[in-house]
Amino acid sequence: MVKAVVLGASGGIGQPLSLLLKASPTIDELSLYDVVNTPGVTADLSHISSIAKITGYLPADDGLKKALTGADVVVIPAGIPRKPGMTRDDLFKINAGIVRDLVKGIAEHSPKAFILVISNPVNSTVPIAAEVMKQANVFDPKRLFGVTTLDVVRAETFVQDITGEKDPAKTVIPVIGGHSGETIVPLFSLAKPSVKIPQDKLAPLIKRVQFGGDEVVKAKDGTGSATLSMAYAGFRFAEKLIKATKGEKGIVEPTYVYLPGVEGGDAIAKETGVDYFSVPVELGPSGAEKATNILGDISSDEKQLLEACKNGLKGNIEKGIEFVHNPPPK
Ligand SMILES: NC(=O)c1ccc[n+]([C@@H]2O[C@H](COP(=O)([O-])OP(=O)(O)OC[C@H]3O[C@@H](n4cnc5c(N)ncnc54)[C@H](O)[C@@H]3O)[C@@H](O)[C@H]2O)c1
Ligand SMILES: O=C(O)C[C@H](O)C(=O)O
Repeated sequence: MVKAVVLGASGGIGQPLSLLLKASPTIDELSLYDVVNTPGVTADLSHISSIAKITGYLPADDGLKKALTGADVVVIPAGIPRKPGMTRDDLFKINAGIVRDLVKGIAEHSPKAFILVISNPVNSTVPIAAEVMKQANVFDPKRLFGVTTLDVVRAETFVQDITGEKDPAKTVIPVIGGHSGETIVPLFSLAKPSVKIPQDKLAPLIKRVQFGGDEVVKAKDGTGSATLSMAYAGFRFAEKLIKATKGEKGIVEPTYVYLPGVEGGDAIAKETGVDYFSVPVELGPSGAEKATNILGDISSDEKQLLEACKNGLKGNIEKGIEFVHNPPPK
């Protein structure tokens, strides 16, 4: 039996993500939570003739507790999205507190659940989640994931313009680092099967993956950021994790984890100088079972990208940790 929970289920990501989860045969029970509109979203999805039994809650009457009790997987897309001209870090002021409070609920009501953080800025919200779980003495680094799958999905899609490959998802491209601008490091040199990218097309391609989010924010013109592609990406990661926890072997996905708590992660943390980093992680019954160190295999150009990434990430991580220990006055 697998119970999945979506926190922020009525939003732009939350609704299509909940739809995909409701339709997935890997899920037996789905619980939706949001501060608004969950009754309507739940009633609508409840008419779909799939396996998952669905419930939905608002904050009243212990809604968060009811949604989380018995959860195996909790996905968090709660929080505000960007508008043109904003960075993901500009969302910190509001989203940091939202993620902190929701994770406090997880620590209390479903401390063993796998936690998948989508809310931005992911580079900081994942350290926030970790610190909250640590304070409650229930932190298991193998069970906490920053969802960076959209960067992988974009790399697969955008490279197709160059390779002409019919099915973009057949090309596996590791994307490492964090989830914002220059902290996103796509490694086209390690694509499998290998891809031939003309030198003049490589830099624009990398930039497009790093700033793909801006493209959508601009096109949506003040009404939000990526929601549908994110729901696809979030579902893809959640479903792979669920399959791995059910015993399927060989599932490896890039995800932003607390490296010192994952096998193989210490060496990567030493090499990068940061404790939180997205790398291809082998998923299994206990969650993040092994971090793969591919840093030794990357090209010299990619090493330069990595330097910019590390510098950006450090500040984002520290900001998240600091927020939990010294919260700003209300
Ligand atoms: N990780 C990624 O790759 C990625 C991709 C796209 C968007 N995002 C981020 O995901 C977040 C959500 O984006 P969106 O477009 O769905 O926004 P949205 O505004 O459409 O939806 C957010 C939802 O969160 C709900 N919410 C707010 N506070 C809450 C709380 N305390 N408890 C429960 N629910 C709460 C809102 O009511 C709303 O329904 C943003 O922070 C965005 O930047 C991340
Ligand atoms: O760009 C954003 O703000 C949303 C998301 O992080 C994305 O990459 O699309």
